[in-house]
Amino acid sequence: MLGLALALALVLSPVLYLLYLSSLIVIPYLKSLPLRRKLRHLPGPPVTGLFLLGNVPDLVRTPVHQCMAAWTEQYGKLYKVELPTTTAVVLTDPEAVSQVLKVDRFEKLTTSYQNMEKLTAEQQPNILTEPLSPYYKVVRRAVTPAFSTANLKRFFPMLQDITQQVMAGLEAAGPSAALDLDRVAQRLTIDVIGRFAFDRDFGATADITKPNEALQVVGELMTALQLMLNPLNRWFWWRKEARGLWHSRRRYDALVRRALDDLRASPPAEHTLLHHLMHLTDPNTGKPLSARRLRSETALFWIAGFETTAHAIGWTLMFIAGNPQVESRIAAELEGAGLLAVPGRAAPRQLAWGDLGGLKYLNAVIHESMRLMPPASGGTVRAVPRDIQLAGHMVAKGTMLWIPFYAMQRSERVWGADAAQFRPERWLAGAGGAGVGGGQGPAAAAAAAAAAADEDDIVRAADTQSARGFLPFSEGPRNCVGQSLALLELRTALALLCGKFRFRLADDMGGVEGAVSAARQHITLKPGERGLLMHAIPRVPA
Ligand code: HEM
Repeated sequence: MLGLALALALVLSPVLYLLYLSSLIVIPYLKSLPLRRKLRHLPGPPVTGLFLLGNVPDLVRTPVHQCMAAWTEQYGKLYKVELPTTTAVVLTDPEAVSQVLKVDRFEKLTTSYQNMEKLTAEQQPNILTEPLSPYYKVVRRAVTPAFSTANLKRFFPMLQDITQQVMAGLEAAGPSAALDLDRVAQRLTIDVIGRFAFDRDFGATADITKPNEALQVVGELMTALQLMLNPLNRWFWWRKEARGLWHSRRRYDALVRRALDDLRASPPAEHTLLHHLMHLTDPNTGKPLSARRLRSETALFWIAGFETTAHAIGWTLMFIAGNPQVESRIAAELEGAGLLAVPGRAAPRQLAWGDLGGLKYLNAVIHESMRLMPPASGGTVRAVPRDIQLAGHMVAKGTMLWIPFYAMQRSERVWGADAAQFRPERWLAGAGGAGVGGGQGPAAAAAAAAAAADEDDIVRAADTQSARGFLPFSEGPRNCVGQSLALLELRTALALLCGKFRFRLADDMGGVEGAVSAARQHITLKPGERGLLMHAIPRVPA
């Protein structure tokens, strides 16, 4: 009898499991039919394969970001993409996007962020994934001072020290070594998060050739997060990839716990993010954040600030390395400010906070790089709160609204015929960018830089540009809370690195085109398998 029951269970359980899996697709598909009917009038790519999969096969065949960019050119400001569970409406009209993002009514579609929650140790909502609740607002308000100019100024010397360690590593490697500069930048951003969030040294930049635990664990987690997007890896739990997911989550969980346990012994310094998180009052309990919530928020910040910023540094170095005229103009600007290593002055003067705003051309280069290769390339996803007219079309309540930053920031409709070209001049007043760099004496340049010191003109410029469709940090109440830190890292690292080295892409990278076409949207827009191989050539040989 028992044998018969076991045999029946063995036969039935795979069948039941398969039925369960099909219900995960079929039931949401059936539920979505009324909405699909309401959006039928919109243009969009045809579904050519199995109707249940919608346009997913196209998005798998071509890298997602490239596919969306091509559709945006073909179908215009607003079009639909069929997904297995719903019809997504893609919006790339800058004015309409700005209107949507600036108001609270278009909430983040939290279902799209669930994978992010699952990997942040405690499987709890966090500042990125939580809707606009009282809890969210308290956390956002509490961490905002950590990203203020005053706090970043306090952090600036630590950031310079971390960058100096990276530079020592590059110098030790020598000009003949082809190094993955994206990976090197990841070491920098891991150590920045260590210092900024916990006031701890994770040691990733101490020796850029040695394995580093934090780098490895957080990197693995990002890969796991990407694998999790493929439902087969979640549903078929016996697959190697699925097991890898849980393994890397456990390792990440242990890392976060250890970092927080250390802090119990010696409380975090006032400049740290953790200091701000530990002193807030959770509106749900009237008490400080529970240990679970604290782990969840910490884990999220670590993920949010690491790869994004590292890729932004990596892509910018790639554009500089691949465009000699851009490199010379940056060198001229740095020389004018006394920040370039030249024969007879192998160690340029120390970079000051006041220099950062004055390096207009370098800042334009960073802007242009983030336009063409935005780390958050997939953009953001919102829920339409009521039937509404958007970019000339009626969009029904409950629709998933997808705003893909890569596609919008490369659209010829928005940026003109040269949209695909790397042209930093487009960010400078008077298209030629006259007045930048060469010709100015170091003292005059330093004075100009000092004048710009407290005015974060780049953040402001990014704000005003959003109307034209430049949104690397998103916009409105759910924009990137860490953008001021990210921009500080970019400007500091690039000013110091370019002051000391010339960068050249390794011969077999296929130039800028080769590196760009190998990019993949894996949560963030990351380089292909081989990374961004470059030579760092000291301006003044040792
Ligand atoms: C170049 C680097 C960065 C880029 C391009 C970037 C981009 C973004 C974008 C586009 C969003 C909005 C996401 C959405 O709507 O789904 C976002 C949110 C966020 N980012 Fe960043 N980010 C960067 C660096 C950082 C850093 C350094 C931190 C902190 C250490 C950070 C922390 C966050 C957090 C906590 C959120 C959620 C904010 C909220 O919903 O209130 N980011 N980021």
